[in-house]
Formats: sequence, structure tokens, C-alpha cells
Amino acid sequence: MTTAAPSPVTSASTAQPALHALNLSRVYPSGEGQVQALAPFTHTFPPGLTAVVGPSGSGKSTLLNLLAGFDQPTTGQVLIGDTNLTLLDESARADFRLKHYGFVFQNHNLVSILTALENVEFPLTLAGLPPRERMARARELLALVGLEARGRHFPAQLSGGEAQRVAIARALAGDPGILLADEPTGNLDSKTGELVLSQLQTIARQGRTVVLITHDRDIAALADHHLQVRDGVVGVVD
Ligand SMILES: Nc1ncnc2c1ncn2[C@@H]1O[C@H](COP(=O)(O)OP(=O)(O)OP(=O)(O)O)[C@@H](O)[C@H]1O
Repeated sequence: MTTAAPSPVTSASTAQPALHALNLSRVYPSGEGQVQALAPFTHTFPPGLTAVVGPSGSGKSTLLNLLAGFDQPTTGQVLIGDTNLTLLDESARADFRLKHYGFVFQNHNLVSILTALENVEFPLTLAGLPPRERMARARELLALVGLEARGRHFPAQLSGGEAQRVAIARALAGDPGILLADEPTGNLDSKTGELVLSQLQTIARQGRTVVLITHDRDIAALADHHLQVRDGVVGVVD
């Protein structure tokens, strides 16, 4: 008996590599001295939704930037499956990110002159997918975030929550195993924020590793796993 392959939209199609932070730390120069933005920290981010909370300036974005390979650690490594992200040069890191990571930020950063559908299609165009395939996939992704009826709307015609859900659909275009979200609900009222969070939960339940930075404790409470950052020290909250 043959089993149909799972749709790439409903489950992350690539084998799910674990995301490991190994003795990861970051020290920044500050005036004459230094600031330890992140103290050495070892953790495996499991598939599912991990919320990272902590006060302003505690080191959350530093952690996310290191996990993404946007910034290089002072000590330690980021391992994704067999790949040591920290040892890759900048262009190889960018390449790896394109294939394995999706990003959602506080501002949805949608292109204002493109429709919702075209915004989701955009990374697929860059990836060289033929027009028919990329439109079909963009439609599936919009449906995944419950916005199949909004494909022709421009960002200015969408609510903040809808625009953020389009941004989530766009982040999933490359079928990444890892989704990093920095305050994606920061500009939304609490009800809309919970709706966006529920989309992230759906994505996480498909086997992806989703890391969510948030100031909002109610939003964080809905995650599967919890980390707290204080003065650069990361702790697991049970
Ligand atoms: N490029 C940099 N150079 C020097 N110091 C930095 C740099 N980036 C961050 N820092 C410092 O590192 C510490 C952690 O900053 P980080 O941005 O990670 O905090 P955060 O928890 O994300 O804050 P927020 O919630 O306000 O975004 C802060 O003291 C910050 O001033």
C-alpha cells in the first residue's frame, strides 16, 4: 500500500532538524567596556512553540539574532541537524536561512504595492518556482492562515492581524523547519494577537520549531515551552 506524501503546506516537508544552542553567548563592546548581552547558554529547541519572555534589554533579540545566524556568537555554536551554522561563512548562512528558516517581525513588512497573494508568491518567485506552481502554493498558504478570500487585497486593505497572518503565510513559503518570530503580536490588540498566536500554534503542531519573542505574558502562556531571559541569563520555565 502506498501512502500519500503529506502536503508541504500542512506539514514541514523537510526532515525536522533540531535547533541547538551550545554554550552560546554574546558580548558587545560598549564605550570603553563591554556588555554581556547573553550569558553562555545551552538549550535544544524542540518542535513546537517556544515563547521567550523577558524585560526590555534582557537579551531576547540578541538570542534570536544568534539563532538565525544574523549575528555571530562570542562563544558557542548554533547547530541545526548536521549543520553548524556558526562555522558557515556569511553567504552560506544566508543560503541555509533561505532553505530552513522563516521570519515574522513586529511590523509585517508586506510590500504595499503587491496584493496579499503576490506578497506570499514573492519569495517563491525569487526561488524560481514556475508561475502556476507558485500561485497554487501561495493560495494554499493563504488558506492555511484563513485568508483565502483576501488574496486580492492590498496590505492597506487588511487589518493589522490579517496583514500579520499574510506575513506568516509568506514566512512559510519556503516550507521552513524553523520559524523565528520577534514580537509578531506587538502591534495588535490582545484578541487579534491571540488569533495570530493560534496560527503560530497550528504551524508549530505541524512539526516545526517556532521560537516566539513576546512581552505579552498572556500570549506566552499559550506556548508549549517557555524560556525567560533576565540580564542576559536564559532559564527554562516549567
Ligand atoms: N549591537 C549592539 N551593540 C552594543 N550593545 C548591544 C547591541 N545589541 C544589543 N545590545 C545590548 O545588549 C543587551 C540586550 O539587548 P537585546 O536587544 O537583545 O534586548 P531585548 O530583550 O531584545 O530588548 P527589547 O525587548 O527592548 O527589544 C542590551 O543591554 C542592549 O543595549
